[in-house]
Amino acid sequence: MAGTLKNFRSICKKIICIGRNYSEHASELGNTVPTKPMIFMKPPSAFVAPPNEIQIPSEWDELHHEVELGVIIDQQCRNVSKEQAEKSIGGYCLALDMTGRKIQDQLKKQGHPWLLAKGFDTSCPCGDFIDKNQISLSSSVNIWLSVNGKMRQNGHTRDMIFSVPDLIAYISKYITLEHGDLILTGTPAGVGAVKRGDQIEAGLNGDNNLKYAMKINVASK
Ligand SMILES: O=C([O-])CC(=O)C(=O)O
Ligand SMILES: [Mg+2]
Repeated sequence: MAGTLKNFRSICKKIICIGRNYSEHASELGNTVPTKPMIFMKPPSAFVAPPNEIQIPSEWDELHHEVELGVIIDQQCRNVSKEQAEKSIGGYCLALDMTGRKIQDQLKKQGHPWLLAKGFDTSCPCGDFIDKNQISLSSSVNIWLSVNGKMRQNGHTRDMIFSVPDLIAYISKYITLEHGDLILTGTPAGVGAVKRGDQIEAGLNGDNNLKYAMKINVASK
């Protein structure tokens, strides 16, 4: 089964995202720090991978970048303990949660779902599959993102409020996680705007000399 996870983008049925999982990021947007994981979704049609580009929907002028650690599920899990949750992980990826922040702010005020702000086509750029053996959950992964060569985000997964096993155990109480599903684990501080024509570079550094980086452009039109 594990081999097919290399193609997680084509087998993924759901992308489940965690919001406000780093307290510095919750504070920078004026949100309170959650006492339970806050979850929302993107449709799999949101995937994009370089050399394809991020497309800003035509009536918007910018997007916000959010760099995140993606967790890819191998074994189906439902109502699992934290220990079982660890066994259900098949791998990881570098993921971006591209966000129409102005739309999200309007939707929040209206008490409406965030789907448009978070789930438009190309809102989920992802890097390649990283095998689970390359990242140990007891270590911290550095995730970073730069725009046009300037560092914007540089965080560490040790600062997550809810750990990866906590998140899987929580989600699986309500939603069955299946082979190929992707969890975006939330973004560290430093989110900001990108415009048409900007160049994003993002990366992930782990123990065992794991270094992964990807470049993806925002389309100029
Ligand atoms: O800031 C938001 O929109 C919530 C979110 O996705 C995150 O914290 O990663
Ligand atoms: Mg996010």
